[in-house]
Amino acid sequence: MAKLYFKYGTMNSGKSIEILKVAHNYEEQGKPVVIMTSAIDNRDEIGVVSSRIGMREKAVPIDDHLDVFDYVADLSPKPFCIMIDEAQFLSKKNIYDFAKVVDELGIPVMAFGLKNDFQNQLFEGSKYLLLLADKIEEIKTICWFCSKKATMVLRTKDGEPVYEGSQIQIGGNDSYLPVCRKHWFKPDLEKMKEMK
Ligand SMILES: Nc1ncnc2c1ncn2[C@@H]1O[C@H](COP(=O)(O)OP(=O)(O)O)[C@@H](O)[C@H]1O
Ligand SMILES: Cc1cn([C@H]2C[C@H](O)[C@@H](COP(=O)(O)O)O2)c(=O)[nH]c1=O
Repeated sequence: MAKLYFKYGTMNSGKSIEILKVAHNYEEQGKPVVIMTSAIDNRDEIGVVSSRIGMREKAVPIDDHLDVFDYVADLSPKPFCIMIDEAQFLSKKNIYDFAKVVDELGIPVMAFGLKNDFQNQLFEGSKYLLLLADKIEEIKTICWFCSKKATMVLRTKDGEPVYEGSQIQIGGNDSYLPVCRKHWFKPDLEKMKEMK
C-alpha cells in the first residue's frame, strides 16, 4: 500500500544523495519516478536536486502556481514514486495534496527536508509532514563540534552564530552548520573563528 514518508535530517546529512540514489535504483529497473523540489531553493538553479557529493538531477520545481495533485494525476505513465527535496519549504496545501496523491492515486510519496529551522522552530512543510506522514525517519549526521548526533542547524555569519532573522535564507556550508543540542546553545566560538 502506498505511503507518505517524511525523511528528515539536518543540513549536510545526505538527504539529496538519498533521493538521487533511490531514484537511480527505480529507474535502473525501468520504473519511472518523478523528482520534485521547492522552487524556493535556488542555490544551484531552480528545479534541480543537487548533493554536495557532486551529483545533480533535474526536478520539477514546486511554486505557488503548481497544483501538485493535478500535476501528478495528469502524469502518464503513472510514476512508481514521487520524491521531493527541500520539503520544509512546501505549504500546508502542498502537503495535504501529496497526502491525497498517496490516498487517491495510490502513488508513494517520499518527502525529504529539514525539520527545524535555525531558531529551532518547525518549518510549515515539516509541521504538516510530521502531522500527516505514515512513516517518519531520521537521516543522521554528526555535530560539527563533537561526535554526537546533529539534531539542529546553526546559522552563521562571519564566524559568529546567528539566532535572529528571517526563517528562509538560502545557503550552504558557508552559512549553516549541523550541530547537537549542546553546541546549538553553546557553539565552540574558537573553532568557528578558525573556520572564518
Ligand atoms: N567528496 C565526498 N565524498 C564523500 N562524501 C561527501 C563528499 N562531499 C560531500 N559528502 C557528504 O555528503 C553529505 C551531504 O550530502 P547532501 O546530499 O548535500 O546533504 P543534504 O541534502 O542533507 O544537505 C555530507 O554528509 C558530506 O559528508
Ligand atoms: C536551517 C535553515 C536552512 N535554510 C535553508 C538553507 C538551505 O538553502 C536549505 C537546506 O538545504 P539542505 O542542505 O538541502 O538541507 O534551507 C533556511 O532557509 N532557513 C533555516 O533556518
